[in-house]
Amino acid sequence: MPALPDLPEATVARLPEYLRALHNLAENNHETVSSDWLATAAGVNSAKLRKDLSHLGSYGTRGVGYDVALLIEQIEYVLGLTHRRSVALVGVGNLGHALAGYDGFATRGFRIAALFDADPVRVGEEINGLVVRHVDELSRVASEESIAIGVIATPAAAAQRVADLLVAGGVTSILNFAPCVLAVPDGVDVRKVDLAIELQILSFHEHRKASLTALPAAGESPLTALSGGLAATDPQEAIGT
Ligand SMILES: NC(=O)c1ccc[n+]([C@@H]2O[C@H](COP(=O)([O-])OP(=O)(O)OC[C@H]3O[C@@H](n4cnc5c(N)ncnc54)[C@H](O)[C@@H]3O)[C@@H](O)[C@H]2O)c1
Repeated sequence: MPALPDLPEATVARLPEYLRALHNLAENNHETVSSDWLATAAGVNSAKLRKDLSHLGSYGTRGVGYDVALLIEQIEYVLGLTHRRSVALVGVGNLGHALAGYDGFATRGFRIAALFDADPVRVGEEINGLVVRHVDELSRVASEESIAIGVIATPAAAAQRVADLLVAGGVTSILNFAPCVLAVPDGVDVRKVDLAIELQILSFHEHRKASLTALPAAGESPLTALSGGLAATDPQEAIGT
C-alpha cells in the first residue's frame, strides 16, 4: 500500500463532511461539483476546501469543478473506508443502547460486531441481532474478531479498565464517550466525544456575544478586564475541530 499523506488533523475532520455532501450529490445523479458548492454544503469556505483537497492531489478542473465519483473514491481511500471496519461497543446502558441500535454506522463503513457489559442483567440481552457479552470476554473476542475500533460508553470509573482490555485485545483505535482521560500506549489513538464540552464551548460564544452587545460598565469594558482581552475565533472552527 502506498504511504498515505500525513494530513493536518483539521483537514481529516473535514473530509467526512465533504464525503457526506458528495454522497448526497451522487445520489441525485450529479457528476461534477464546483468547489464553491461543495464548500457551502460542507459548511467551510472554498479556499479551505481547495487546500484540503489539494492534500489528496485533487485539484478539480477549471470551469468544470471536481468529479464527484472520483472525489468520493479518493476521500474514502484516504479515510480507510474502502473496507468495512468492525467496532466493539462496551457499556450498553442508555447511550450504548442508542448507539447499538443506530443503523447509520453501516452506511458509513462500520459494522458493530460485538457488544459488552459488566452487568449480569444486560449480558445475554439481544440488541439489533447481537447478544451482549460479558466484558471479561472483551480482549479475547476483540482479538478473534479483528475489532478495529472500540467504543467506550461505560461510566468514567470503568473506562480505563475497558481501554486496557481493548488494547490487550489488539485494538488501536478507541472512541471514548466517558468523561475522563485515558492512558494508552503509543500507537493507540483515542478520540473523545463529550457533548457537555461542546455545550460549554457554545456557552462561551453565547457569553462573548452577550458581552459584545452589553453596555460596558462605567470605566472599563468587560473584555479588557480579562488580561490580554479575548482573541476572535471562528465558532465553526472551534467547535468542529
Ligand atoms: N459523550 C457524551 O456526550 C455523553 C453523553 C451521555 C453520556 N455520556 C457518558 O457515557 C457513559 C454512559 O452513559 P449512560 O447514560 O449510558 O450510562 P448508563 O449507566 O446507562 O450505562 C453504562 C453502562 O456501562 C456498564 N458498565 C459499567 N461498568 C462496566 C465495565 N467495567 N465494563 C463494561 N460495562 C460496564 C453498565 O452496566 C451500564 O450498562 C457515561 O460515562 C456518561 O458520562 C457521554
